[in-house]
Amino acid sequence: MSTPTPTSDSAFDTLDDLAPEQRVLVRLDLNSPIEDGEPQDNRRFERHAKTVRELAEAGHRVVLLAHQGRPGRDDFVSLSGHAEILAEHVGRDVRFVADTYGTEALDAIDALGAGEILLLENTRMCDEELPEEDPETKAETEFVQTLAPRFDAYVDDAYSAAHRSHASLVGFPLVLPAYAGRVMETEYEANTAIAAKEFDGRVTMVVGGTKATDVIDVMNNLGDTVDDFLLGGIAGELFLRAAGHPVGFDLDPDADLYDSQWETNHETVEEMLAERGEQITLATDLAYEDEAGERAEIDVDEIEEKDVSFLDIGTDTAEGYADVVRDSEAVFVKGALGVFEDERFSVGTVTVLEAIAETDCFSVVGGGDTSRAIEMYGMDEADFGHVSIAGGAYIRALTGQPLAGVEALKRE
Ligand SMILES: Nc1ncnc2c1ncn2[C@@H]1O[C@H](COP(=O)(O)OP(=O)(O)O)[C@@H](O)[C@H]1O
Ligand SMILES: O=C(OP(=O)(O)O)[C@H](O)COP(=O)(O)O
Repeated sequence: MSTPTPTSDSAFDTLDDLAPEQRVLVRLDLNSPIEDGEPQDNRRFERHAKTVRELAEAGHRVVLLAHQGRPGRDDFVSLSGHAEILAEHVGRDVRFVADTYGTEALDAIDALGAGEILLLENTRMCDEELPEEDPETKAETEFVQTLAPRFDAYVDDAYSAAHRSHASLVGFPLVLPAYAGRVMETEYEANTAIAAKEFDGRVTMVVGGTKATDVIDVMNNLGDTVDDFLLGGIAGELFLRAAGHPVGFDLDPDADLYDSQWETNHETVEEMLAERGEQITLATDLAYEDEAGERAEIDVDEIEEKDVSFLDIGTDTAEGYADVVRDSEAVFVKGALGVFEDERFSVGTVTVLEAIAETDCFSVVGGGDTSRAIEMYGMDEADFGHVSIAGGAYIRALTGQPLAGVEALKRE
């Protein structure tokens, strides 16, 4: 395992460039799963806590902005619970005010002492936050114009929300000196490494999960960089279907996992297999649940009827993929190889992740769901180069699209 580290010629000004004793406005991404109205602890808290602690320990006045959910959805809640979880990770008090830029918020900001931390209310409760608009328009909003004069500096740590051109992400860098937080730096370096770094040895990309269009876009963008794409999940089955196997169909008429994705993507998938099939490795065996409720496996060549749902790659395929990983200089993961949440169907995902963990390679594991498998199956995050906390932003990075929040932050 080799760890991607921020380079000294960073694209951004960083916390190393920040003057002492500043009043800093810091954008985090604490967007979390919500259960019974309460945020659930996850990697985002732990990661951002390091940036927040560093700023507080240096004696800055630290005011935090973050969002949760989307208006109209059940996960659109106040950030009061987030402040408590964050405080545990930072090891310091995190005050909370249920206001973002009204009088209560401004009074709380003004009352803050050196080294103290305050979290403001969910930015998406402000009307001006959400519509996707250009940075100049966002910089002129009352939200940005009211808060900015209270601060000396803006720190953006929210890489995983940087694909959104929202006021708290793209407005402040135009009106305040702007710096990348530690999470922003590390995520940016790791997630652009596949395009930016030169690798002498084999570069492998493990792709799976449920979203075939994302997988196809990633494979098309990285076709000249990656030597081997190892496929699994729903996306892998659609490739097997294009190769003529009777898999990758919705068997339950109410399910919508395969057929609509097939309609949208099958011509592209067929072309990819015809034009660069040698780069693409498909499963040679698959796993399903038998009548006794046990995991059963079958060779892909022996599947004659479309009468079972496959939930994982088979053990032989998993071991073959692990061998490729062990022979790689760099491995990137996007999407799970099976329904790993059910232990019976975790073999593919876990075998490949364990191979990455034990191999001395540059590795990035991304996607909110896939990276959850690391703690679920007792693997040590430190054995991976980088475990991304970004979902949509990671995909955009892998498909070569710029991120509005990152562009706004880059040095002129
Ligand atoms: N054969 C399969 N059938 C149904 N779901 C699958 C299958 N293989 C993988 N998955 C599911 O894919 C999910 C991960 O997919 P995705 O959202 O694309 O990735 P990520 O969240 O890592 O970006 C996992 O929760 C897993 O259960
Ligand atoms: O969690 C997030 O994105 P992700 O689910 O793609 O990782 C970000 O906080 C962005 O949230 P949004 O997709 O509601 O704009």
